[in-house]
Amino acid sequence: APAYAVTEIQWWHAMTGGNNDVIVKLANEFNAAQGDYKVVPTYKGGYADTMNAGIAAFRAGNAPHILQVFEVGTATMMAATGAVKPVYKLMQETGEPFDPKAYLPAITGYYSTSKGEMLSFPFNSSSMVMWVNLDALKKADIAEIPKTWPEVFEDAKKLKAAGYATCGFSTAWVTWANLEQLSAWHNVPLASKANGLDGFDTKLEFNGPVQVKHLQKLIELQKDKTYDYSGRTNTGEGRFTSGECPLFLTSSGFFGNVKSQAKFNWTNAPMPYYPDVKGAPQNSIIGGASLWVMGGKNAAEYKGVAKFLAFLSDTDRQVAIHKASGYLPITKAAYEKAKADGFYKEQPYLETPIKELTNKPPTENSRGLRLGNMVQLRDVWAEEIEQALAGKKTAQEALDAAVTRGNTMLRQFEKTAVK
Ligand SMILES: O=P(O)(O)OC[C@H](O)CO
Repeated sequence: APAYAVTEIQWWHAMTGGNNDVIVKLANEFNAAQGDYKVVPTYKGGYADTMNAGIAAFRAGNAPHILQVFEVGTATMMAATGAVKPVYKLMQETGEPFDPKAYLPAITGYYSTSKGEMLSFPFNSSSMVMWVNLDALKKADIAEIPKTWPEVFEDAKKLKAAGYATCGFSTAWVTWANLEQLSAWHNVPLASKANGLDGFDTKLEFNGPVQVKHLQKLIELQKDKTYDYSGRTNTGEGRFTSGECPLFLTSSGFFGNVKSQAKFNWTNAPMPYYPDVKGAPQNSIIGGASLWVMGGKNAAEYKGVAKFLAFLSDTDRQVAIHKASGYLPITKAAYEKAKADGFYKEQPYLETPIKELTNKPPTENSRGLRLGNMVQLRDVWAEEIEQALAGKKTAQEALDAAVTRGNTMLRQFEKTAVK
């Protein structure tokens, strides 16, 4: 028997399908490469469930070491002082190799303090793209992939007529697509104070003309299923791979499932935009998740966690994760390597999210977002959108209500947040 015990590192995550395979493979590789630490990944449900499970476990004194939290949980985790161990501190204390400048700033900016201290480790960053069923376009006699929203609406009608009767186009993550990304992509604010990045005293502002016009259009097209609603999270994504919805906006990280499940020719393209909005398209914002290291663990455990994060940052490993999952390379070196290998010439769809993110230098409206209680906010916004799509409210009424209700929740967060 070994003279020492293996230190277990619990890693709670929200990945299914192809992305779950990536997680399991990473843990296996790390465990095989050394004998002191064992990373044990556990699936804890969708992003919101995983985050809630992690926070509840911390309160009960049995938090995992590593918790995967989606980007919109960032403000909540930041405010949870004590519950988390900031990554920059972990790396300092354990002395593991760590160069914050090695990572792509568009990604780390999201997970860092204003002083540039990295709080969580960017693991699976994505952006939203439009997945396209090329066989369906052919069947409907559509020569080019639509670039603008008016083109999408028109093509979706043709697709419907060509047999895609229950869904011309759709999106996963209803608020991510139709409020958060839409606003950044059109350079209009989601909320004041750079969408909350410059302070928790932010007010929601997404009931402006661009967002209202877009929702009004969805309400109209929902009536005959030229557009058909696909839910608040990513559970509706299978409607693309099954062939039901030929145009489908969701994460670039959907790639692993598209690749293994879609039985038709496919690609992806940038999110559509409204050509009459000045400056559009601007740039997209990131999605996906980062790894938070939880508080209250011992030195040996933290050493293992730090070694694992260093392991994940390795250039070749980053390139491999990117190629397998469609999530972004998180280091500059990995992105350069993928480019130099000629990888994007073969698989241009994996560069779409990077091109969107870097389409133009970000503005106050497109750097990202950081809103307290965001998980609950998304539910309230989605509830209002669902009412509008059901014909119970106009687009303006629904978005006004989403803003008013959301602002009350933001004030609540400001009062209770530790700092
Ligand atoms: O599907 P993901 O992992 O890219 O995440 C999408 C959204 O950003 C979740 O908030």
